[in-house]
Amino acid sequence: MTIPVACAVILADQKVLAVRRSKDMPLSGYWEFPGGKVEVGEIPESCIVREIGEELGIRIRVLASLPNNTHAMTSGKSILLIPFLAAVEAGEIKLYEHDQLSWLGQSELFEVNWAPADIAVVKYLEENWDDLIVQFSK
Ligand SMILES: Nc1nc2c([nH]c(=O)n2[C@@H]2O[C@H](COP(=O)(O)OP(=O)(O)OP(=O)(O)O)[C@@H](O)[C@H]2O)c(=O)[nH]1
Repeated sequence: MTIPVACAVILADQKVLAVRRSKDMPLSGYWEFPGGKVEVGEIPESCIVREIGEELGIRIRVLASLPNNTHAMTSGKSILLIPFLAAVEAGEIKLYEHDQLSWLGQSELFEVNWAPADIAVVKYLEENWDDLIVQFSK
């Protein structure tokens, strides 16, 4: 079974937002891009706007879609991670589900312990930083 999960690489001041999964979440202690499962009948773009509203209390604007990454979990399930580059449109970030946040620049990307499915996305960001983060920050 493959579970589609949309996540947001939220950028501000040439940094990206990482959040840490809290004690009562599966994969607790791992860092991830905020987001969640795409519901039946929902498109990933709507899912990510909804999830970020629920998890961080902000409205985001989707800027671009990034390459998807399929990751096999030990349970036999696979996660299809669907990342979007996004900017904050309105509101102040508040953590409703996660217990920590960190804004990471290019050289800080690997300072946190990423959920395994996110590593390919983080590598893609690192390799394409100037084309993505610097360009979209202008
Ligand atoms: N949101 C998010 N989930 C990720 C990422 N990487 C990753 O492996 N996952 C996994 O994908 C699944 C998404 O679950 P979630 O708990 O965030 O989604 P949700 O809000 O829809 O959960 P729910 O089932 O409680 O409604 C989890 O198994 C989570 O560990 C990521 O970068 N962002």
